[in-house]
Amino acid sequence: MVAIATDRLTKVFDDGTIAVDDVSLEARSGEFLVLLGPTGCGKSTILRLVAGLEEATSGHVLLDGEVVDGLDTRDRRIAMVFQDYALYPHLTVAQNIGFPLRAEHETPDEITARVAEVAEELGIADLLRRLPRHLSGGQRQRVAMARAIARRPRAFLLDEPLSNVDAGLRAELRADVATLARRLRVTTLYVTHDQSEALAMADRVAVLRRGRLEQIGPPGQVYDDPASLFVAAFLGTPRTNLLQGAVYADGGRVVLDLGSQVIELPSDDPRLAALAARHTERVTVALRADALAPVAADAAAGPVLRGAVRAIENLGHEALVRLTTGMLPTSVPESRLELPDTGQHLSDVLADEPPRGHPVRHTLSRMIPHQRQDEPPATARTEYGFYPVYEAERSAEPSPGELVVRVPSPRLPRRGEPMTVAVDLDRLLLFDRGGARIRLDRP
Ligand SMILES: Nc1ncnc2c1ncn2[C@@H]1O[C@H](COP(=O)(O)OP(=O)(O)OP(=O)(O)O)[C@@H](O)[C@H]1O
Repeated sequence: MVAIATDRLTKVFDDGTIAVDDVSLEARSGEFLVLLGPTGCGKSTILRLVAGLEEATSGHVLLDGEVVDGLDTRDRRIAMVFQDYALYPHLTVAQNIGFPLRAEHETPDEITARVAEVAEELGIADLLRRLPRHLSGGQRQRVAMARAIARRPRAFLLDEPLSNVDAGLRAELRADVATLARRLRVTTLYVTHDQSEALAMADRVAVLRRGRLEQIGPPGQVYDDPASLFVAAFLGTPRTNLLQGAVYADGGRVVLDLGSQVIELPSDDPRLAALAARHTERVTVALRADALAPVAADAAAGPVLRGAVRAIENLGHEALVRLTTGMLPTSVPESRLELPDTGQHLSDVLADEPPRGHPVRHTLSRMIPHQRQDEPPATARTEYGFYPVYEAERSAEPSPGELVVRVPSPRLPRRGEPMTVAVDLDRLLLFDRGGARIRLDRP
């Protein structure tokens, strides 16, 4: 299997849209790499560049370390599966799977044998005579995968292949797709805007925002150790609590001031000096729901936050409890996930004087962009780029400074009740005003 790499890959479309901006990443041989980001962040364009369906403005695509920029799509031997499967409706399953082989001029016997082999591998051998319209969504998905692997591709590119499947089946198919790719040990680039899907499937996740790579790492790492506020905000359900704060150091005491409440660091905390050096700095404090644990009002030894229960969402084994706290949500733009990411336009970069060393600025300063259009991106397929399932929640009144806490079901509080939560300081994340992570444990 091949390693797929991009080296400073950049794609600016003719209308000036910077779809991919200086992206260098690698999917190792046999790896399942998920490209994750909001709609319009450039995921599909990266796939199309890797497949050779689109020409890069600058930078390179490499297969096993070799630059393939000039290589024809067919000669790259990479299979792509798109979200609409694109099965031929008038052809049977067997004919659909065999179609790419016919184009390769294989003999009918060879085609029949390979179709049977692939169908067996995907558990669809009994469907070979059916037409696509007589298949379920999941079965169609498998046929599309079978067709993609029939040519023994060196790599798989999957573009939101599960987006047309209903939620229940999605979870099942997601496991199927990942298992299949791993069994075949095909290097796979898998595109999704669904963070839970990415975390569940990936060997590593590459998080993209506005055409740029924000972070790449194993799911546990991008979740627990986000490099930026955007990554912290984008990953995790329920959404990470993101609060406005400021650092205050007074004598030996260091506190994170959250407006109406404070988090004080213990006097023996190893991060004390590093945080004290940021006295009066404004920060975003990120606390995932699982970094907060309900405690008795007077029992906690460490720092606590207090609030009143505003809403309880019962999930069966546990509930998500929303507390009003009097604190303020962060105002840093990188934390806002509600709108589709409209991306960057070349005119924004070129108008940005004095030059700030933007990587595409130099490559592209000779191009004359058209005016930016204020229309939403043509590829935006959902009204919201993020968590479409949270629609109902978003339309509710915004509640400033709310904290979301997980509470085990047997101990559910009542609405309006006061609640105290202990803060796990090891899981508290800090970001600066630009949305970059503040790491207190490193110089
Ligand atoms: N042919 C094109 N001409 C101009 N702009 C384009 C073209 N194709 C894509 N774009 C723009 O490039 C940006 C990246 O698009 P891309 O389809 O790669 O995003 P994406 O992350 O895959 O989004 P989605 O999740 O909605 O598929 C978007 O702003 C999109 O509008």
